[in-house]
Amino acid sequence: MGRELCRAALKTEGITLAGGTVEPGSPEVGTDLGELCGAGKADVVATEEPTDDAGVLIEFTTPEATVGHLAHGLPHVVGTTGLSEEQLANVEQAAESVPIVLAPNMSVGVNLLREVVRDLSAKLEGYDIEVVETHHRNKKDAPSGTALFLARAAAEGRGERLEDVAVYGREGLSPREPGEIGIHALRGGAVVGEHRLVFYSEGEEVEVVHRALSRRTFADGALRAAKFAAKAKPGLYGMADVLGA
Ligand SMILES: NC(=O)C1=CN([C@@H]2O[C@H](COP(=O)(O)OP(=O)(O)OC[C@H]3O[C@@H](n4cnc5c(N)ncnc54)[C@H](OP(=O)(O)O)[C@@H]3O)[C@@H](O)[C@H]2O)C=CC1
Ligand SMILES: O=C(O)C1=N[C@H](C(=O)O)C[C@H](O)C1
Repeated sequence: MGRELCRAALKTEGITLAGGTVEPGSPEVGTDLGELCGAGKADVVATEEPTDDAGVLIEFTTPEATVGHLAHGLPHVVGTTGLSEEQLANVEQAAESVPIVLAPNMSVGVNLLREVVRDLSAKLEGYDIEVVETHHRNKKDAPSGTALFLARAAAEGRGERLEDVAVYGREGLSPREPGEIGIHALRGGAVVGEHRLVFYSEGEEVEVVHRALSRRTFADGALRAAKFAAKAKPGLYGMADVLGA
């Protein structure tokens, strides 16, 4: 995502690329970011820590790096997924003094789908809900942040907490309980990101699907969120705030 974001930032009006990080100790420290992302020389180099000269820090790294970068006190767009409860609490605390947009999926479509899912879940009373996500073989966290985001919307539609109804994967000899929300992760090849929610009754099956066709869609969403964060008051925001949805 770092490379995708660099390419998008270098081409987007109203955005200036101020810096970019690589993992500490990486051989890419000091490399020109434009050359690193295949866009030609940009005269900005990769560093181990974010520059404090930036107006906004956009984060697609690891949960540990994300929490570490909060110390810079910059307006922050966090796309990193797989954060623990404790790491999320760190983000919430930082948002008391700076604006932070936290979104497991920066695409317009997924964020609009959230409302559709909540509504369907409320109206398709008693239907069995299953969430299936598919990603490329290099994705580290499972299930995806987006699967959890959409599953949480489905639980909310029924007045439930996801923690109380989620079943991750299935194995063994227990039949499906009423009200469960099943969550399943597939990993393979170069799939950018697919999220499927299926609502089953005995007589019908209703499916909603989002397919990201390019990682550029996440980068464009993150830049839109950065423009929002640059002007926002301290607080924790989501993509719905950015999109005005
Ligand atoms: N919200 C959204 O829309 C999206 C979210 N994501 C999420 O973004 C995250 C990153 O995804 P992806 O780019 O595919 O993952 P990668 O593993 O390919 O990239 C992670 C990047 O973080 C850098 N990094 C790791 N540790 C540090 C550190 N301590 N300091 C600075 N930089 C560090 C790595 O640097 P190096 O290059 O040196 O290894 C690498 O460039 C994941 O959590 C993913 O789920 C992904 C797509 C969309
Ligand atoms: O790691 C990825 O690739 C993606 N991660 C995000 C997630 O965990 O939901 C968003 C997107 O699906 C791509």
